Amino acid sequence: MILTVTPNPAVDHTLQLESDLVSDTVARTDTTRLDPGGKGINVSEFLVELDVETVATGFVGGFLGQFLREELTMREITNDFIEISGHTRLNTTILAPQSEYKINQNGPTIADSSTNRLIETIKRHDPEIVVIAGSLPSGINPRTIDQIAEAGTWETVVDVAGDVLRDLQAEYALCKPNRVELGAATGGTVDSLDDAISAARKLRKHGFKHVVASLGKNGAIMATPDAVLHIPALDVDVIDTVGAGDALLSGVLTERQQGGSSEAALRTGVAVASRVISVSGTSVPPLDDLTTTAEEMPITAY
Ligand SMILES: O=P(O)(O)OC[C@@]1(O)O[C@H](CO)[C@@H](O)[C@@H]1O
Repeated sequence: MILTVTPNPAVDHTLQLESDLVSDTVARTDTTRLDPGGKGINVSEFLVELDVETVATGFVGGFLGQFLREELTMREITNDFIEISGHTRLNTTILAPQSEYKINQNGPTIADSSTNRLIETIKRHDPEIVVIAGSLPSGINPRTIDQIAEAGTWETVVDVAGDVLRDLQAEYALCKPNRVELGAATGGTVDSLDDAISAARKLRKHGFKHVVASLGKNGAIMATPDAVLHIPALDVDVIDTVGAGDALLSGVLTERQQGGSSEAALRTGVAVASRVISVSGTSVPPLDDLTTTAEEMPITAY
């Protein structure tokens, strides 16, 4: 079973506008949606659609926390959150014809006692893989992530900010930075595929057995103990990119869980991400009949 930890969950509010935002002018819309969000929670939602057993946990509080729990339960996503006294945040995405805006709140502060309860909750579910994903709210730091990784025999996968990746010290099965995070984690900028490949190799040496990096229009790479695999992005109509990285990770984990090769994992990841960017917000599209053949998705090994 794959357990996801979202230290800083969110309710995602997505608003679609018919014209671009103009300052000092009221924008109006009827097209809005509210979804449970936060990177680990999205991974659990995609895993359920991919028929993989998962439990979502993390810290929630207040009326948005209540909404998040109820909505996940309604969507049949098994969840076991730690209730905190602060409030779960509301993150906003504005989709205008020419632009995509994303505003994320910082979120509540987490007490040490809640962190201890989180570790107890993870142990109780006895997962094979623990995925820790998203920003760290105040009270949670890289040492907390290391503590979770070292608290059991599970494999730990992280999708956290570049500076957090840099400070982690435990052993990790996989990390999933994006292009910017890859640069921040390795102390440089990543402008080209070559930069991304050497940064991913560096990160492997830092204690991440596999590195899966989403590179936007340049597709994705996966650094393994044997090679760095690159796959170009699929040609799809993009509605918005929110959740694309979570989708990539879900596809990769699904294939790994089923014993697939690294090539198959990367192909499934890119196929799931391509589906997700063609729907609005963090809604979950059907994930059957994914395009994953070698002809349609060529891989180059470096
Ligand atoms: O502020 P964080 O934790 O870095 O990211 C949170 C978030 O932007 O990530 C998800 C998309 O990946 C959204 O569901 C959510 O709003």
